[in-house]
Amino acid sequence: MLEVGNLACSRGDHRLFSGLSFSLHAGQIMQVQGANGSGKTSLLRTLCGFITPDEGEICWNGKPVGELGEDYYAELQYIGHLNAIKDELSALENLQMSAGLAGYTVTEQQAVTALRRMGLQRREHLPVRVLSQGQRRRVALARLLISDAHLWILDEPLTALDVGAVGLMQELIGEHLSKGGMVIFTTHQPLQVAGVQTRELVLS
Ligand SMILES: Nc1ncnc2c1ncn2[C@@H]1O[C@H](COP(=O)(O)OP(=O)(O)OP(=O)(O)O)[C@@H](O)[C@H]1O
Repeated sequence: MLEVGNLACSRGDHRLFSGLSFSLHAGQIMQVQGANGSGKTSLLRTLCGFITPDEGEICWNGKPVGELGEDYYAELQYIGHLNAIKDELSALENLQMSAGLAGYTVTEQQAVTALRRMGLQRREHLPVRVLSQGQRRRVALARLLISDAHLWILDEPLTALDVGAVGLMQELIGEHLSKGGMVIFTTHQPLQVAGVQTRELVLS
């Protein structure tokens, strides 16, 4: 379970939010909403440990994430609004590199299977610089399929995706939740997982 208590965050000299508290249980999904610049990305990055909050506490299964360190990072998979992929590497190499950086290994077969699930068959070995924007986003999102992380933190996951890929993402999120996973996401596009009530957190 993720528990956030009395969280406050500033960027520069501007306070983005304060007194933010919520919890997220297995099988739950939450959308962070708000206008451009309201702090959605900053909140997601704070939950990932990339930004130190001004105040408040983030706990994972009852323990402060600062104490858990790597044990917490192994539980989360972050997909930022940038793809964080290397242009000169192939889709397959990018996936293997992501796994390596996260501290686990993925076999070629597992990576190929993930890329194919994302609709990238026959694109596995091409340098990603030649892929379309939507295909590059699919490569980034394929990281979700090779990860054992319980908590998915997704910043604008649907950017550049076509209707089919949006449907696929909704399906993948539904599968993740049904296995006891959790998802926190932002999007300016509709994202509705069948049979699941999406909780809302609005930043103003
Ligand atoms: N490193 C930084 N230094 C100063 N200000 C920053 C920094 N990073 C972000 N900001 C500011 O913090 C505010 C919140 O940014 P953030 O990216 O979290 O917003 P957002 O809600 O995700 O916006 P959008 O919907 O446009 O993606 C913005 O005004 C932004 O300019």
